Amino acid sequence: MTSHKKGPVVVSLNGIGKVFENGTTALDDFSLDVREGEFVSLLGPSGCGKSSALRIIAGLSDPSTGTVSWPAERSGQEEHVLGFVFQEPTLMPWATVFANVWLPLRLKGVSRQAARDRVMEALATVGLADFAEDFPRQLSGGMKMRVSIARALVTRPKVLLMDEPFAALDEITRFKLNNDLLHLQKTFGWTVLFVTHSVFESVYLSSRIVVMAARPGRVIREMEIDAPYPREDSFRTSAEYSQYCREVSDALHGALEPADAL
Ligand SMILES: Nc1ncnc2c1ncn2[C@@H]1O[C@H](COP(=O)(O)OP(=O)(O)OP(=O)(O)O)[C@@H](O)[C@H]1O
Repeated sequence: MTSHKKGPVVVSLNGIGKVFENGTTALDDFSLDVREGEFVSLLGPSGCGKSSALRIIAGLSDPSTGTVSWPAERSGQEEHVLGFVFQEPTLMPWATVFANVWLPLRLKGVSRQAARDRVMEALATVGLADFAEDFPRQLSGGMKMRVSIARALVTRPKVLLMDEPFAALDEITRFKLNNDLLHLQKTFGWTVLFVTHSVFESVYLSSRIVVMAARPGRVIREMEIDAPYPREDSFRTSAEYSQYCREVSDALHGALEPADAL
């Protein structure tokens, strides 16, 4: 039995295949329903199609076969608003923190003045309200990633797609941002789809982990992480956490081929 409440399906992937022009099959028959409020991680070795799946959900890439549907939108309830956070913060170095976070609104034609409250709100959300007039070069790696998250938040998304957002950060910063992310998810009721290589990170954050294998990219196992939220640092040192990490690690190693271990 799971303690996590099951909401309605937000996005549904049905039989997704992705074959690139050079013949590489990035995804084969990938199906996944993500429900409102879930924190789902895609976990797998390099090349198993995690980024391809996220890009297809975001509409940045078309599937070769299969469909992506947004049931609530189809029933006319609401438009899905997506936020996308990449591994690199990809900030404009010549622009201030404020201008970087304003960008998505600016692209929609919202003036600096009209955007001001929302940009400052997004910066306050990630703890950077005092850094609005700084430039990216003046910030640490963790702060740059916070700016990148604020830029995704400024459009007030319901669904957040995150592609290894913390992979380049040191462990302490990563743990801190993991906690902040869970706190923000709870506050705003986001649905999160998160790509990671890390068993430990996926268990800490997720309500469900989708374990993938490569060549061709496919789902080999889905696991519910049935530990209650809020999760805090004490969860990291609990027996329950170690047990989940072991199970997920075993599933992942079952997915590795000899070539992945090189
Ligand atoms: N534009 C492209 N053209 C050709 N092949 C591609 C392209 N993009 C990705 N691939 C290939 O598709 C497969 C899946 O790539 P993808 O980036 O989705 O995997 P991933 O699991 O996110 O990997 P990583 O963890 O290393 O980022 C890989 O074999 C990759 O080399």
